[in-house]
Amino acid sequence: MSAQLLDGKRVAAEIRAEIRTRVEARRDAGQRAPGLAVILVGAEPASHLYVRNKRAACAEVGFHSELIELPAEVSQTALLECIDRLNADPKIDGILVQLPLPAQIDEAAVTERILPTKDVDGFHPVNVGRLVLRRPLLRPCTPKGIMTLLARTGQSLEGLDALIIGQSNIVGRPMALELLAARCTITVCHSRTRGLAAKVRAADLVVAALGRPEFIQGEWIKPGAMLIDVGINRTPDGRLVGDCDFPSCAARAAWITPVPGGVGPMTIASLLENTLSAAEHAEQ
Ligand SMILES: NC(=O)C1=CN([C@@H]2O[C@H](COP(=O)(O)OP(=O)(O)OC[C@H]3O[C@@H](n4cnc5c(N)ncnc54)[C@H](OP(=O)(O)O)[C@@H]3O)[C@@H](O)[C@H]2O)C=CC1
Ligand SMILES: Nc1nc(=O)c2c([nH]1)NC[C@@H]1CN(c3ccc(C(=O)N[C@@H](CCC(=O)O)C(=O)O)cc3)C=[N+]21
Repeated sequence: MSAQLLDGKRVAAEIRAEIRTRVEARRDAGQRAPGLAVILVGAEPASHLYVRNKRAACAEVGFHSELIELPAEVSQTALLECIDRLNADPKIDGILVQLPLPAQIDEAAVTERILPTKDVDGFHPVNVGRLVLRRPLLRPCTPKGIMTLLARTGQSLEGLDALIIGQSNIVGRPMALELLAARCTITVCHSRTRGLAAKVRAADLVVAALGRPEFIQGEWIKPGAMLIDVGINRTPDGRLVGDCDFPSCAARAAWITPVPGGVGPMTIASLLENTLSAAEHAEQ
């Protein structure tokens, strides 16, 4: 392996320590702890795991946290009422509804019901629009965490040819906006893209967020490129792998994120940052 590891686990721990210090300073100044509410609909095991990680992170930094578990058959009306209650609750600064949601629920309606100032996922149209206009309020957590990690390399991103694989609302699209704001030249690929390998070969920075286990091959990577692997895939034998074939990619890239221990912990660190910033905003 010649690549340097972008250690999300370590950087996320540093961010949590900084947040903890700020929460303690708030407490010493007589201010309440920031509060995060997570709504979990149904009982998908993967969702439970992420939610457990989020709650552990909240406890570590001294946040108030609430988990609202609703049955898979919950009606949209009941879910919206739950959001209304949290919108009005002064102990709660951030609301996160774990995605995906069951088929009877309209995801857009749920996202739009959360107050933009409590939308710590950054998915509300107001927050998306503000990101487009480069006046962000709350930025989507996964791309924000990736930007924090990239900043730690000390390398300038200006002028790089950046390739984003995936165009989802939660990862690919906001990632493209972040990298555009950083003055990369961006290309966004998806399932209908032709000649993906050739596009990867030309890129200085690749963000893989397609959700296909070990899909990106080392021979596609431009020597010296930066490689960010967002994918979280469970193999039939129970291993956790990303969207990149790690050994062959690490042999060519200059920087690479591991899975686990790369982007995932940074997503949660950004969620905590957003919740703290929502709390600070609430007091102004
Ligand atoms: N580490 C973290 O913090 C997080 C990790 N994830 C992980 O990241 C991955 C992506 O998540 P998410 O964005 O929600 O996924 P989605 O399934 O919503 O989006 C996948 C995107 O990849 C595109 N795609 C699928 N197959 C190919 C292909 N063969 N070639 C090119 N593009 C393709 C799709 O194209 P099209 O639009 O045409 O369908 C789509 O745009 C998953 O593994 C997920 O578990 C997600 C969120 C956070
Ligand atoms: N409203 C909403 N917001 C989200 O941010 C959101 C969501 N819904 N739905 C699901 C995806 C996925 N996601 C992850 C967060 C942390 C890890 C994480 O911490 N991963 C660890 C490993 C965890 C493990 O062992 O499985 C790591 O990569 O090291 C992974 C994935 C947030 N998502």
